[in-house]
Amino acid sequence: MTMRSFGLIRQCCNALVRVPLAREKSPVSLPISHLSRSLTTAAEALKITYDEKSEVATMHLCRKPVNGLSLEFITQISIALEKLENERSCRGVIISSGCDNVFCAGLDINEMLRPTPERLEIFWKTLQDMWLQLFTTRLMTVAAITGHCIAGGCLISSACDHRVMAPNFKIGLNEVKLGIVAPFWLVDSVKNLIGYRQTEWSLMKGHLFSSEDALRLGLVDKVVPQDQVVLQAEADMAEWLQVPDSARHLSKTLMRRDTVVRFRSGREADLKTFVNYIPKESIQKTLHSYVESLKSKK
Ligand SMILES: CCCCCCC/C=C/C(=O)SCCNC(=O)CCNC(=O)[C@H](O)C(C)(C)COP(=O)(O)OP(=O)(O)OC[C@H]1O[C@@H](n2cnc3c(N)ncnc32)[C@H](O)[C@@H]1OP(=O)(O)O
Repeated sequence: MTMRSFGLIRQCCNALVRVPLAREKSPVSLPISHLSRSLTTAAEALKITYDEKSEVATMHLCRKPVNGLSLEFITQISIALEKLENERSCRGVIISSGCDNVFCAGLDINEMLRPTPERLEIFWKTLQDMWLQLFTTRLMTVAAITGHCIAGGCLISSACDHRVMAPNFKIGLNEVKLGIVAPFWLVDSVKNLIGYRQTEWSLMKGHLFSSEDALRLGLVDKVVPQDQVVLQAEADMAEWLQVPDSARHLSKTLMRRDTVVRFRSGREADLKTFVNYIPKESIQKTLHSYVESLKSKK
């Protein structure tokens, strides 16, 4: 297999972090004191390899311990996606995880604890942009879900075109358990997969589906043993790439158009809701208790 690494990640090593507000807008700089905590350095958090023979890249999420989606990490993912989109030979991307038993535990909750208004706004805009990029990319996208896939993790997996999951893990939208509500565009992308009623009740309860239930409902497409997830994702990708790229992408665009139109017209209001809601004292208390409960379960 011919592998090539992309030299993508430089941003977070500098004293100032260049954070794009949106793909088409100029970046803004944040003071380093605003960086969130991480147990892996930015350079280690995202690894991209490219297999020239299959024309498929692998985006390996390695922000330990649980691939919490911090602003810097989301920015890295977004930059990587853009680079891959622009790499003409690249036809597909597999998103996998380097964290034991966790694909992605969702947003890094620290981003929402006592945030500055500036950072909170940039965080949400960057997340919106990253989701839109993934949801609409010309690349064929496959999520290799080797562990739990929760809330923001499900945002990544449900934006992909195909999902392979390991057994005995949890996947879904549990935001209500943190006293918050998933944004409409994330809800829509899950609803597109499992339908209205299953989305409604699971959203209201914060229910996480087992891998097996997720397969039955269509939230994932295959369940295979954990050590075969990536291999299966590669095999499925090869099968998908037998479909001509432009016809596949146009079909995806057609099917996802309503969700994208709704997103574009509602994204400003969604941003306002997020930045006004998160700093509320009652929400801060609930988020704080949730983080404490995660720590105390040990
Ligand atoms: C209008 C408002 C709109 C808001 C919309 C927001 C939309 C999206 C929201 C989200 O994504 S919120 C995040 C939701 N995620 C979760 O609830 C997952 C929480 N984590 C877990 O359930 C477990 O950690 C796990 C993923 C099942 C893994 O369990 P495991 O036993 O393997 O590890 P832990 O010991 O629990 O965790 C290790 C370490 O990591 C910390 N941590 C876990 N998840 C997060 C997280 N999402 N953000 C930040 N930190 C996280 C956990 O506290 C442990 O820390 P230490 O104790 O080691 O310091």
